Amino acid sequence: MPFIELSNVDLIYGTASQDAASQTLAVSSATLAIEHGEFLAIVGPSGCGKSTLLKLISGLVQPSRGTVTVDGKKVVQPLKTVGMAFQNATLLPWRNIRDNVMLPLEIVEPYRSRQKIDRDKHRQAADVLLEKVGLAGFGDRMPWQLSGGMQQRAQLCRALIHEPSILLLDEPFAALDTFTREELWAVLQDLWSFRKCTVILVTHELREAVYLAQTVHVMSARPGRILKSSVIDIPRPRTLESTFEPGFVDLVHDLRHHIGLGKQQ
Ligand SMILES: Nc1ncnc2c1ncn2[C@@H]1O[C@H](COP(=O)(O)OP(=O)(O)OP(=O)(O)O)[C@@H](O)[C@H]1O
Repeated sequence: MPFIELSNVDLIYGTASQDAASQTLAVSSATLAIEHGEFLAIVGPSGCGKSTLLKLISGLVQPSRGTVTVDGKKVVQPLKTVGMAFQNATLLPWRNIRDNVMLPLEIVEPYRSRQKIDRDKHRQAADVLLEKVGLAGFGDRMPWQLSGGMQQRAQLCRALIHEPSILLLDEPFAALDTFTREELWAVLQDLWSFRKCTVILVTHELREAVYLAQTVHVMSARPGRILKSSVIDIPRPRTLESTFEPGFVDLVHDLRHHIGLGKQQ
């Protein structure tokens, strides 16, 4: 049985009491099977329902039709086993980087009840992650003392500190310049091979999707359906050099072609 499964999922925003014109069918008949530890990317035109798919998997919204299951259980409320990172790092400006990373441990059980007893252990776990993303020695700095790329690295640590089984990434690098963004692809690839959680990445950057994912799913224009799923069999670890190889470029072109087809439908 897949770890995460979406079966014929529709999501309509707006309440049933509203007239049809005020409702939005964001996702239509989405069917997806995701294995434990898989890294997948979701691409598609703007507004096609990519973020909505993440909200459905995390339990932030419930399907209007069909079912979402995680680890064999139907998702009926927000899951605690999820870590999330978005386009803006949203670090708390009054906390240093280490304390920002440790924030989920103050909220999510069983860490929350043990935070006083395990304080040193939690600090150590935060420092291990910070080192992993190239921020060793920056734990005591304040967010404003770090560049945008460094803040995004810290955000990835915060998303992983409570050892979630699912990491949801919604355009996490979109606000960064190309060079910083490409550096962070390598950081994320390393983090994934270190933690082996299931990662779902929403991105507009097709090179990013092909560099990072094992499978890339293309969604159609709204209402979003899964149009095509491409297995990316480029060997790992992938490097920036891989992105210039003909096989890589062909995969990117093929994805772009299918997004174009999806827009026309
Ligand atoms: N809370 C909401 N209430 C009503 N409509 C919404 C809500 N959230 C999203 N939508 C609509 O649902 C559709 C899908 O939105 P979603 O954010 O999932 O798309 P997306 O593919 O992630 O977009 P983008 O690529 O631009 O970030 C859009 O038409 C959007 O306007």
